[in-house]
Amino acid sequence: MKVSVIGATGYAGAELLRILSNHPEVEVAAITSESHTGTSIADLFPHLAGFYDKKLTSMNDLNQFADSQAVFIGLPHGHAMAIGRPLAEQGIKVIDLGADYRFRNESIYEAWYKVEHTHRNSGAVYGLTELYRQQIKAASIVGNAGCYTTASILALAPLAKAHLIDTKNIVVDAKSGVSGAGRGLSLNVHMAEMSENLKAYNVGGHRHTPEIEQALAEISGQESLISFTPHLIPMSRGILSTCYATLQEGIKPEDVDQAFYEMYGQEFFVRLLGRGGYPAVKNTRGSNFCDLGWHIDSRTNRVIVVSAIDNLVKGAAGQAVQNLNVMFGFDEGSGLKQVALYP
Ligand SMILES: NC(=O)C1=CN([C@@H]2O[C@H](COP(=O)(O)OP(=O)(O)OC[C@H]3O[C@@H](n4cnc5c(N)ncnc54)[C@H](OP(=O)(O)O)[C@@H]3O)[C@@H](O)[C@H]2O)C=CC1
Ligand SMILES: CC(=O)N[C@@H](CCC(=O)OP(=O)(O)O)C(=O)O
Repeated sequence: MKVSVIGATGYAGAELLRILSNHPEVEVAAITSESHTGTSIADLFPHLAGFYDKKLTSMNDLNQFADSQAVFIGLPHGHAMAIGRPLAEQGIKVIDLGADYRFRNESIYEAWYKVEHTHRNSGAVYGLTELYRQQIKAASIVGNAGCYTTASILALAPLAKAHLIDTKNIVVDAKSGVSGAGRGLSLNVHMAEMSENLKAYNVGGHRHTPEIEQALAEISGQESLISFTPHLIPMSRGILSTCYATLQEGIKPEDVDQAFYEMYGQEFFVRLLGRGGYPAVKNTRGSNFCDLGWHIDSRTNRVIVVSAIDNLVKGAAGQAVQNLNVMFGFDEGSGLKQVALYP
């Protein structure tokens, strides 16, 4: 089956190419870039040499996608809708790695992203595989879940679903490697700014807040309100998300354990380190795994869940391929069953 990658020169696009090089069912057709059209992808990304000798093309030539059954879009938010619509109208399945298709209510997207939504009522399905698998099977457009959001929603979903926590009083403290900010240059990610540093940003207003709230509200059937604080940490990949929630009256530690094992006991890509477990980003680096460990603080009656993923794999390109596998009926782990890079 042929697939194409729009925005192949970004970190997420290049990671898709790395993963797809190992996918037994997929051949990569077009790969696009607007600023490097005509350049060989292996010249831009030497780590892909020997696997791809393709030249980058402009995404504006829609004919080049005609023989692709699916197209991945790895563009900054606000740019996927204009190309997503004509692709979907041609019957091509779309998996957008950005935020344009993540919200059921486009007005929430517009309020948080300050961008007009030009492809309303597209029928897009939220692409967090473990929670939306049945809908993803039948989807024409998937709005792949975000990176911080994947780590945080997977951590909190079992508790929300089993009604063990107050969904209006959740705190998420998350740290990301700098590849989460994309390949573009910015002062924030300069070596001298970032080395031996750790800093919070967008406190009280990060755009992943409504995405986490949307998923938790859908899963619990109750309103969800979270305080989400992201941090930049000097590593290239990885997210560690520490999530705090207040337990409802009378909930026992065993109830919490049961909620996690019920939801993820059969999931290959969610590894349960159990009560007292300590996930670490090094154990997920380069892999599609999300590792979860939970702790009960009986003094405060809080449950604290720690979650680790690789932002570029389970948080972006890996989950996008997992969703492709679900949409096309391939083994869900096709192309994805790599052990993490350790140490
Ligand atoms: N990095 C991460 O950890 C994650 C990223 N994502 C999402 O994936 C998407 C891509 O992110 P990432 O790869 O990090 O970003 P990068 O900044 O690394 O890459 C952006 C890509 O978009 C292209 N691009 C940039 N501006 C435009 C434009 N105005 N018109 C058309 N193409 C443009 C660039 O291509 P060129 O300049 O060559 O034309 C490049 O291929 C984003 O929506 C991001 O939110 C999701 C989860 C995690
Ligand atoms: C470290 C960093 O800057 N991270 C990005 C989020 C990563 C990303 O690209 O966002 P999506 O997952 O929504 O696509 C940010 O804070 O905006």
